[in-house]
Amino acid sequence: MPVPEPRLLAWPPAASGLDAWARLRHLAAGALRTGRPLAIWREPGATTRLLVARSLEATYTGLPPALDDRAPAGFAFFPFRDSDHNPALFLPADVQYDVAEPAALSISWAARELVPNIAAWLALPPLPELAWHYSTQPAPAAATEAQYTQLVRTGVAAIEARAVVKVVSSRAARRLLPAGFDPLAAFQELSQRYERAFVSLVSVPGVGTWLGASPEVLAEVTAGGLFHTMALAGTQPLLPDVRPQDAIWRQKEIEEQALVSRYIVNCFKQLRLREYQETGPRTTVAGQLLHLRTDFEVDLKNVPTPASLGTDMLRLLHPTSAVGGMPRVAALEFLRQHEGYDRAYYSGFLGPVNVAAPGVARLFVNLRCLQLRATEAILYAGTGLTVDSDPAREWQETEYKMQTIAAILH
Ligand SMILES: C=C(O[C@@H]1C=C(C(=O)O)C=C[C@H]1O)C(=O)O
Repeated sequence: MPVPEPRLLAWPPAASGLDAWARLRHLAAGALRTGRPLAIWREPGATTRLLVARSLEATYTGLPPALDDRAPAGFAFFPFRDSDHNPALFLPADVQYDVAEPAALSISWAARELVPNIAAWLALPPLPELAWHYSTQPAPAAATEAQYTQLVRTGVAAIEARAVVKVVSSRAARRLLPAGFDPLAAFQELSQRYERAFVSLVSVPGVGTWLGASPEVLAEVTAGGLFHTMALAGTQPLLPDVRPQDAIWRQKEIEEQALVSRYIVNCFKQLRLREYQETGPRTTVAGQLLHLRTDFEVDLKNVPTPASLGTDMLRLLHPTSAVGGMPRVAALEFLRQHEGYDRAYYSGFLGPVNVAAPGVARLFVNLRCLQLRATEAILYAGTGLTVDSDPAREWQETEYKMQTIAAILH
């Protein structure tokens, strides 16, 4: 059955003096005040969009999203591990707004009964403060350098004992929020600082508010009928006098990244897919860091089941060995036993599905992110371990990674 067209809702006269960003703020305020989930994001090379879900209940899916042109339109917000504490969410695209087209809002058929309600919040005077949703879970334990060193040593020992080939250990850190911190202004600053990142701000009642600038595509289906994913791993700081293409990589990083590529190729093999294009590894810039990256592209015209490839790949890929490890099950079990905190939505994935157009999806790994609490931010970062890992370097690498997002806490 065809999905009925969304309807357009004009802004009330009270909003006529608001510019495109003030309208976005006004919409966010209304969604937050009425207890609704929202997502604001800026894809690389695109404009900022906002989506509001009609209700919290409508966002609980329990499943990874389907990536095909007939699947519902919305924003996926998926945890590292699906659990009662960190449920898999999909925010249906009930109210949509694009700062590049500030004249109108688009309201989905499923939310048509809300139109009078939405029209009423739009007519209210703009609020100075936004009431962001906070998680009801306790804040995660923040590892000290000594504790993280121990985790890295345990990881290296597990690799030496051949329990795992690679494992990506991570940690959380807590920072007090600066006075007057404004997540929407921080979102705008991130968008300006990191043009090539996927910048996002997601707020869901009970689940919390997450802000991030991710460099890593998990699964993408383009308007031109291509499936794309990438193997991103290996990290070094971007130095002022070195061009990225001149960066030198140690064997440790080359191997670490090759394992992620191999993991992706194995996913293709499981789907009996042989025709794909592999480009790289090449050095890529992410904020103040360099990574090694290989891109994989599949032309959906050459695939026997093009409609399900994106969905099938997504289910095989997450969590990739760039955030979990290899073999997957053993690495995840290692992390469950030793990591000592709840990653929640860090190293999960997020992004729009069928929002720009039917059949177009862009999902990113939730990295370089923070979770917002009433008075503090929780930062997250991880590092891929191999036999050659040195705890002090791995700690330093998590510091660098956290700096990408910590840069806006001023
Ligand atoms: C785990 C993170 O990053 C991942 C791990 C990397 C590495 O081990 O070098 C590099 C890029 C990401 O795939 C993170 O940013 O927290």
